[in-house]
Amino acid sequence: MPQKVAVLGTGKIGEALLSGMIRGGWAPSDLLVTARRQERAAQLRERYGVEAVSNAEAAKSADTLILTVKPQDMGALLTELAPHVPADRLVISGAAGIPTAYFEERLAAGTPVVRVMTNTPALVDEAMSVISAGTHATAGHLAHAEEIFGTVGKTLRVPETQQDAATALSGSGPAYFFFLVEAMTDAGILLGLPRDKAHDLIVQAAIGAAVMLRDSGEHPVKLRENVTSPAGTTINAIRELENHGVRAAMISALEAARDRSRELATGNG
Ligand SMILES: NC(=O)C1=CN([C@@H]2O[C@H](COP(=O)(O)OP(=O)(O)OC[C@H]3O[C@@H](n4cnc5c(N)ncnc54)[C@H](O)[C@@H]3O)[C@@H](O)[C@H]2O)C=CC1
Ligand SMILES: O=C(O)[C@@H]1CCC=N1
Repeated sequence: MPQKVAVLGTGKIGEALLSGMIRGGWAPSDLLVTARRQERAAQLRERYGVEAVSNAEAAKSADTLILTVKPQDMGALLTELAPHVPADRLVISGAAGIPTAYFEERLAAGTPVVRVMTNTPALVDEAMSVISAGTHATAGHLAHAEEIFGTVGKTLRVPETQQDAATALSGSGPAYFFFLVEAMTDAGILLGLPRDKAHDLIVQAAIGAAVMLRDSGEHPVKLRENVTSPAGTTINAIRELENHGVRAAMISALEAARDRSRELATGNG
């Protein structure tokens, strides 16, 4: 019999995963969703042909529960779920910060828990989903999580001690690139380009650079040096980036994101 998978708290990440699983060949009849609002449940039913049920029903009838609520909502969800989750269910958390121990303490003894930090490129099947096992999760549970998250992009296993760092780099990572594109588009406006053209130029530069980073086999320093001609334009821009401490700012920014992930560990916000 096929495994039934339920997505609990189907917001942006939950829906991205749900749609990826269906694109990846999961039958909607093997999937369940839960949502806080009735209108949202109806929307998900209509869009994906999946059944929307209560959290308690999902816990009873699905083999795998994927919890995609905000970290601050996880405590309340677990209080609601705990009496209904048999210890043979696989519980996958998609929440930032919250350790597997948090779930293990609140669910039946021995419940396998897997922690996953994905990112929004799941919407275009280019996610990176970083996966760690809790105390009772087996190789089979990790493989099942990889099968699910593999429908929306790449997966990487790390020890749970690296999850807060992975959240800072990868979970939040797309936002930094969007922020850079926004800033570079503004620069284009300053230089007199129409916004739509500036946008297209920067987005294509980003795509080209991303494909080179992935496929060329070259170190990023070498790729940057190849663009940087003696007495040319690029080195003048690089000097300004260094003068403004952009490298140090990136390091501090990611450290702040890592620290926030650690703070979220309590689920109290
Ligand atoms: N947005 C992002 O880029 C990423 C988010 N995450 C994590 O994914 C999780 C979800 O984030 P988003 O999808 O952005 O948030 P979201 O707010 O879009 O989705 C969360 C959903 O959970 C629902 N919900 C809350 N409590 C519920 C309950 N008791 N029963 C049923 N539904 C309930 C909310 O109504 C909402 O629709 C968070 O824990 C976040 O840390 C992970 C990676 C990236
Ligand atoms: O900002 C956040 O807390 C979530 C987790 C990673 C990306 N977005």
